[in-house]
Amino acid sequence: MSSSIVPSSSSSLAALGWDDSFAAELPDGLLPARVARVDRGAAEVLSTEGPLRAHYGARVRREAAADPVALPCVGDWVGLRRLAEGRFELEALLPRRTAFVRGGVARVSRGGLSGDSQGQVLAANVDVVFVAEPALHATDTADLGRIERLLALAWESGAQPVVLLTKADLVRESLEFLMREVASVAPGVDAYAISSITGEGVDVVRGHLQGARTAVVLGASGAGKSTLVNALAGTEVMETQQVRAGDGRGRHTTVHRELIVLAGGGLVIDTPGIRRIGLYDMNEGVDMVFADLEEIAARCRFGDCRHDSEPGCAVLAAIEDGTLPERRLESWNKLQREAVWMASRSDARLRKELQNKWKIIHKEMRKTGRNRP
Ligand SMILES: Nc1nc2c(ncn2[C@@H]2O[C@H](COP(=O)(O)OP(=O)(O)OP(=O)(O)O)[C@@H](O)[C@H]2O)c(=O)[nH]1
Ligand SMILES: [Zn+2]
Repeated sequence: MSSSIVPSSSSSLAALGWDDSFAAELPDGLLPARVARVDRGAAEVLSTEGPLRAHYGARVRREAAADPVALPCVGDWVGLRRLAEGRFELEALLPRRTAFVRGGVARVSRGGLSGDSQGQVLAANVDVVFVAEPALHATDTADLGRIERLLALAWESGAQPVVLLTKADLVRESLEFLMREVASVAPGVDAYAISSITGEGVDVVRGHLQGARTAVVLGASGAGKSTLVNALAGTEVMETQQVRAGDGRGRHTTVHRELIVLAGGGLVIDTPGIRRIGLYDMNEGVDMVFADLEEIAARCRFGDCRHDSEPGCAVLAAIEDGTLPERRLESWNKLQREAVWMASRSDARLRKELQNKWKIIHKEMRKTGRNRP
């Protein structure tokens, strides 16, 4: 760790998730800080000196121009250089432990990020991914297919997934049945029924954040993500979400912090990008993310071209002439295989269990004529 850090500050850094292995990556003379929010060319960070605003240094700008994955994002640990007049420059981006990447199948390897260089990192250094799916929503019980898709995204990030069946207060007898179903699609993954309204299970969630772990909550709109984060945060944190960010010239702006430090320990990353992850399903996601490749593929001679060895394949031609990185086609193939596999799994299970499920839903709905989520 840099010698500029006074010992009494290390505890507050630890509360942000800082540890020895991050410290080992920090270049000498730089101040460690964690990115709470980014905007064009600068980051709001949390450090032992409180919230700061730091502009990207030349090296960070150069590397990000070559590969957008090298752009700082919320959750990143960075090294700051102190400039004159109390200003700070973001000089080093420390290797990421985990990363949520949009626009490619990027995996985290021991040496940091590897994989698709076209990606955009949505969140970094997430330890726990809470996959939130309501026990009961307006027209149906928990969507097991969605849980599977979100689990796939969680595993992809490198973080540890935990399934939360939210709004458990809305179901009674069928809870046990639902939890068995959830367990069947989430082998080896902890799964809990929780209610942010009654508080049931919220302590278990809190337990997963001990040791200043960083979490994201994935789930569809209305899954209860905000309510859960508020329950975890308590009232105090609503104030601390407002960062007083100074740019060193006496101008101050109040910004919404996307890295939330919870009063009871642990952190939650909540950004619009992370929220949207739960919205589209995997097939749509593949199309959206590979729009450029689809455009090229539209020029293939055969409509059902597999871009393997077909004559007149525009995709292979684009790889040949260097306009399309080969890695991008590999990622595309991989994601399509995953999507097909998941769809087939969901369909098979759905056919088998739909009948049983609807029996239970109807029974439940007759019984509970109360508030719908
Ligand atoms: N009964 C019950 N309702 C809940 C619970 N948690 C959340 N809700 C309700 O569900 C609705 C949606 O909750 P939110 O927390 O806003 O959901 P969200 O996932 O943040 O939704 P987006 O902001 O659209 O992504 C709200 O009306 C909540 O009051 C719960 O544990 N039990
Ligand atoms: Zn082709």
